[in-house]
Amino acid sequence: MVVEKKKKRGKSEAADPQPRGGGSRDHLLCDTMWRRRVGALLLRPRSPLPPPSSTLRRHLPDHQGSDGGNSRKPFIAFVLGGPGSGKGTQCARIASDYGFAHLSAGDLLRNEISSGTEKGELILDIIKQGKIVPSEITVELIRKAMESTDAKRVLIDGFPRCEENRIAFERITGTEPDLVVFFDCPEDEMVKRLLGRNQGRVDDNIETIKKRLKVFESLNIPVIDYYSSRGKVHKINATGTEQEIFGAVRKLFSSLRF
Ligand SMILES: Nc1ncnc2c1ncn2[C@@H]1O[C@H](COP(=O)(O)OP(=O)(O)O)[C@@H](O)[C@H]1O
Ligand SMILES: Nc1ccn([C@H]2C[C@H](O)[C@@H](COP(=O)(O)OP(=O)(O)O)O2)c(=O)n1
Ligand SMILES: [Mg+2]
Repeated sequence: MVVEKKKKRGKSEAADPQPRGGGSRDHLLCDTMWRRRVGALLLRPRSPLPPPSSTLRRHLPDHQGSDGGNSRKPFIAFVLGGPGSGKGTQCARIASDYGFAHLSAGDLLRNEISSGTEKGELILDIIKQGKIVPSEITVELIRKAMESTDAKRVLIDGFPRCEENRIAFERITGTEPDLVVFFDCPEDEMVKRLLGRNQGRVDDNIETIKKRLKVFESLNIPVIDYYSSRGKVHKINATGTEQEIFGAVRKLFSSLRF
């Protein structure tokens, strides 16, 4: 299924995950520019990737294992949608009804902020500006979270946010999602929900919300288009009550063979 692009989105912009242009489009930058700006932190020599641990080996594609199938990779669903589209709300319900582990990229990043490290300060600064955290940081957090769960079904909520996220995930974990769920919601509804979220988040203010919506259009839609072209995207209309939306979610998840 190919995801229809909204009329107002220019074709060339959607196809260009790394928009070119001057400083006025600074809010659209993905992690490449940030890596330059925070070089001291990110350019520390990285140790070569270790061989996959036995847990991570479960995530390698087509790995059958030698223990009667127990080491097979889990079923992975990426859950995407604009800010405020209801990803977190629906993921909580899916996790509880279908036995998925719920890994929220945003929550993992916010936990890192709470730890008060230098990396946490960098993440906070980026999130306040509505931008995307460098992929090395986010993928590493997700990889660790995946390693520490034994769940056979995993929801990865709010990731990948841009092509660099996607490519880094595939490179580091050696796997791809089995399914991509896209919660499709009009912007005015997302803004209304975010302004009413009331969770004390530093990015739930109108200035940051506007930037996040632009980042979503420019950097996240190309990821959805990529997975659409590979037949992995299931689009769900994210308007209506939580219960109505979960009705559509249930239809999808009940039809899956894990
Ligand atoms: N269908 C819905 N109708 C109205 N409000 C909703 C709906 N789904 C979620 N919300 C509320 O909207 C806000 C954003 O939802 P959330 O699940 O955090 O979205 P996301 O994770 O995509 O940003 C929350 O306050 C949530 O309670
Ligand atoms: N893959 C990700 C996920 C989130 N982030 C950052 C940037 C996002 O605006 C914030 C908040 O993400 P989160 O998924 O919690 O936000 P929403 O649920 O869409 O409102 O975290 C990121 O940089 N990379
Ligand atoms: Mg969320």
